Amino acid sequence: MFKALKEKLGFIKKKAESMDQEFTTGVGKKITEDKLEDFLWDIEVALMEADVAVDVIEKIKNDLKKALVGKKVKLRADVGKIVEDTLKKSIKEILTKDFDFDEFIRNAPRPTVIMFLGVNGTGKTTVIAKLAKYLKDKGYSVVMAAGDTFRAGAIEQISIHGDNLGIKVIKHQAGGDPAAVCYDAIEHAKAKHRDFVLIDTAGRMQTNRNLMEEMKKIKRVAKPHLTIFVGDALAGNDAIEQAKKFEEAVGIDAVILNKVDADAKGGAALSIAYELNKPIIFLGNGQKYDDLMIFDVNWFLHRIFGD
Ligand SMILES: Nc1nc2c(ncn2[C@@H]2O[C@H](COP(=O)(O)OP(=O)(O)OP(=O)(O)O)[C@@H](O)[C@H]2O)c(=O)[nH]1
Repeated sequence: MFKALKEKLGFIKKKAESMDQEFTTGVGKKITEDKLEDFLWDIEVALMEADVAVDVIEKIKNDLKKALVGKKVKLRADVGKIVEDTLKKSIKEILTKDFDFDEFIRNAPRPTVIMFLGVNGTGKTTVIAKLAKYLKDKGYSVVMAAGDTFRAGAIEQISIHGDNLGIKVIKHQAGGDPAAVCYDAIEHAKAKHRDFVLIDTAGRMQTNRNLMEEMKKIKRVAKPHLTIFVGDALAGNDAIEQAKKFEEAVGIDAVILNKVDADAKGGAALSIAYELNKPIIFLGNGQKYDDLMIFDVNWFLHRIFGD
């Protein structure tokens, strides 16, 4: 998980430690901007190789420039320490958002409606099943709405998850109106006093305008309390472009980054959080129902800095 990002950050730190003399032409001298140029270029290449988006790299480079230029180097390895602390601070800033999912589920009105968006194959349906189990394990009652009526297989897939987990799935026939499915699911939840309605949606390519119209209609009808974009960590910058399209057309409150178990690069988490300015609330890390982790910034920092 996040292997390349960890390696590249380690590389940047080592490079900084080995170069503090070069930056300054001597202990006690100030670091100048022109001396940093090659180092910043190395950082850019390293982070790009870890799938970090260009805007994020710019922010990190600017933060490093601010922290380093004009600094007097007193000891060897000072620069390494400043660079590591600055990297940690930048990354923490990018990922820290004021949203606590567990607090949300405790306090939201019932039935709480959560809508899931994302293109085909990112793992939306699997994530919904995992989250349904997460909620059920906490003692909440859950209904799932088979809102992907476009793909017949999707209705069957969510029904199988429902059977496995003992959770009611509200469904219509393939080709039906997804907004009507959601309406029925919410009415069912109200009548039976269920706590949560989780809405699956279709994911044909985001450039398909009808898909966005369909999502808007579901949103109008279901009035979700939370709209979650499910992104595939393996999709790299494509995941960001997809998320932006959904954000523009429908609006997103939070992100679940999926398939991080298969993501050797790791930049996607940073890129998606920065570009969308939305909280990442969970990571999907496998195909089993329990392979869902609450996203914790300090855990992530520990993971990528290895301390
Ligand atoms: N490695 C890995 N694979 C996953 C994870 N989550 C889902 N998958 C797999 O990804 C594939 C797609 O998952 P689905 O849940 O069908 O994706 P979807 O976005 O609902 O796709 P559509 O139903 O086509 O819209 C399946 O083979 C899942 O088993 C994960 O966290 N890690």
